[in-house]
Amino acid sequence: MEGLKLSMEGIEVAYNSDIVVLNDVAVTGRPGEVTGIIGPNGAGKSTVLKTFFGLLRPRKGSITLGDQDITRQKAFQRALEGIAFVPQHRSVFADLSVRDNLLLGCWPFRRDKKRVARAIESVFDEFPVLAERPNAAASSLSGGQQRFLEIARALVIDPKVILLDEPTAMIAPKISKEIYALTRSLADRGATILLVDQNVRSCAEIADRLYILELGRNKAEGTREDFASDDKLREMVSEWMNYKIDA
Ligand SMILES: Nc1ncnc2c1ncn2[C@@H]1O[C@H](COP(=O)(O)OP(=O)(O)OP(=O)(O)O)[C@@H](O)[C@H]1O
Repeated sequence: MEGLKLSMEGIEVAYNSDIVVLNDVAVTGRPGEVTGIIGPNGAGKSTVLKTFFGLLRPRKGSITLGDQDITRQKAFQRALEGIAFVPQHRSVFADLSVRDNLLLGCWPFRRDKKRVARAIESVFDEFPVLAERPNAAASSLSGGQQRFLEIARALVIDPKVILLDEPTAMIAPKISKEIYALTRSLADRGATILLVDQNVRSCAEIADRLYILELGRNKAEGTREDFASDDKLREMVSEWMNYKIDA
C-alpha cells in the first residue's frame, strides 16, 4: 500500500448555509501514520471526514492530496484518486451478498475485470471470515462481521488514504481489538489513516498523531511523543480518556 498526504487548511464548513460547524480547521494525515481525531460530541469530527471525502463543500479553505489541490473534486473523483471512506453508520447493502457488496466497492474501476478479480481475492485473503461466506446476505452477518465487510469494501480500491469514522462504535470489545489491530497494520503497510474515535484511550494507543477538536475548531495537536512529553497535552487527553467508551 502506498499512502499519500491528505491535508485541509483554513476550512470553513456550514450546514444549512448559516450554521458554521468547522471554523478555520487544519488537519493533516500522513503516509504510514494513524492520525486520530478526538473531541466532544458535536465538535465536528465526522464533518472533517465528510469534507475530506467531498460529501460537504467547504466555504473557505483548501484540501490537498499529495501535491494536488482536490478542493473542488467530487466524492467519486476522490475515490478514484484513492481516498476511501467508512462512514459511522451501518452502510452495507443488507439484502445483497457479501461478494456483491464488495463488487459495488469496485464500481470506480468496474470495466477492468482483472483488477476487480484481484481486488476481491485480496480482501478475501485479508478477511477469511468473509471469504468463508461469499454468498451470504450481508444482513445474516453479525454486527462485527458487517463492520469488517464495510472496511473490506473500502479496501477494494487499494486506497492511499482511509477515513474511518468511529469504526468500533457499537462493536463488541473482542472485534474492536481486531479492528484497531487492522487499522494499525494498514498504516504500517504504508496507508494514510484518519481515525475519528470516541474511544479516546484506544485511539491514543494506536495513533502516531492526535488532533483535538472543540466546537468546530482546532484545540490542540501533536505527535505521540508530544503527548507523552508535554504535560499540558497529556492532561488534555487524560481529561478525555474516560469521556465515553463505546464498547
Ligand atoms: N446534516 C446536518 N445538518 C445540520 N447540522 C448538522 C448536520 N450534521 C451535523 N450537524 C451539526 O454539526 C456539528 C458537528 O457535527 P459532527 O457530527 O461533525 O460532530 P462530531 O464531532 O463527529 O460529533 P459526534 O461525536 O456526535 O459524532 C454538530 O453541532 C451537529 O449537530
